[in-house]
Amino acid sequence: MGTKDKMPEGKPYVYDYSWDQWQEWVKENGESGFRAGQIFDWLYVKRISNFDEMTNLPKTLRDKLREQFDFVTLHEVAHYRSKDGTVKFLFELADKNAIETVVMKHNYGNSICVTTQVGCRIGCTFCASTLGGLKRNLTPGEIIAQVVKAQQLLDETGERVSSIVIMGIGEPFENYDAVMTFLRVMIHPKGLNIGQRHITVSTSGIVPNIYKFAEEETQINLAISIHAPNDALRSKLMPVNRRFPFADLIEACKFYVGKTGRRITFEYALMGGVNDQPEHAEELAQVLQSFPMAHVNLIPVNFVSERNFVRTPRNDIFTFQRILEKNKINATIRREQGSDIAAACGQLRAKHMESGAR
Ligand SMILES: C[S@@+](CC[C@H](N)C(=O)[O-])C[C@H]1O[C@@H](n2cnc3c(N)ncnc32)[C@H](O)[C@@H]1O
Ligand code: SF4
Repeated sequence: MGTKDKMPEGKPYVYDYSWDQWQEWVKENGESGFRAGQIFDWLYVKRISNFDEMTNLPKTLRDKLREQFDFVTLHEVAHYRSKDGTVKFLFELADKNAIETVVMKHNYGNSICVTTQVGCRIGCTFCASTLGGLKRNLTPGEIIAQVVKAQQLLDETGERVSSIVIMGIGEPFENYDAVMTFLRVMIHPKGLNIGQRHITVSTSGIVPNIYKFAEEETQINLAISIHAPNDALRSKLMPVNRRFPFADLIEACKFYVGKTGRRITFEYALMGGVNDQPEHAEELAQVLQSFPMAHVNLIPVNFVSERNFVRTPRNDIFTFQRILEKNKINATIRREQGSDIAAACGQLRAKHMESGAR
């Protein structure tokens, strides 16, 4: 099952398996089918953290589980709480690699931003997540554990994780199978049962997997980190554009919209004097004319000390937005959350690595 090989060592995690994989596992191990449902219930409804708590399973079955699986240990190195209620966690995995998870409070509920890889190999010039390159993919269980952990913390106050964004460290479409297993568990009625329309996966534009995702028949939202209105500028900001050129990306997006009937969110981080001029807005509006339902999310670039991009002045952000709207492109300016706790993705891990950690 394609994920064991990515484990630092030995056993898979209990969260690595989807509903279907648990059904198979109980069959292969000579157990009745309903045991799979009981295991899922302990993991995702009762959210226990060791095998002994699975009290309605026979001891022989618990021993079998213990022999073959581990629980994910997310060791909390630090957490930072922002004035607006955002909490950013720095977790250490079993192999000491560090990842970030963010829980944001909105008036409609709690949203969680998850990490999918230890680092990233895409190399976007404005992003802190890619500074040390890619160490390894996360397993599905390591992604799931971030949500379960957040939900365990929210359980204390009777709250729920109501939405998920895959916008933490890493490129989800470069760890596609693990991300799909993660998503299947999140939306499963007997799993965490999170509404599909409340989940967003964001990609820098791994074109073949945009086509693949379009065929998955889910209601999960897709966001594309576009950040430039043309091929030349995008290649400067995002080296992935040389692998999958702008025109191919736009083609893939059109296919996705045609196939799914769903709208795409285009993320556009505004970098002072780089991609934030009125002519960039006009050009972007032209490119997006063929997406009648397109939505542009304008993000004031987060400061990253290793990068020298500066923020677009407030008035220029509004001008950019007005130009898009004049061209009938729906555009919002992203509310900044947790900016006082270095919420820009990858910054905490980057600082942690500077101190000699992984
Ligand atoms: C960290 S990425 C993870 C998901 C995926 N790799 C991607 O690029 O879409 C999530 C979003 O954060 C944006 N981002 C990265 N660095 C940023 C920065 N310094 N300021 C603002 N947004 C940033 C990315 O472009 C992307 O839209
Ligand atoms: S923006 Fe996304 S794809 Fe680009 S380096 Fe950061 S995490 Fe990787």
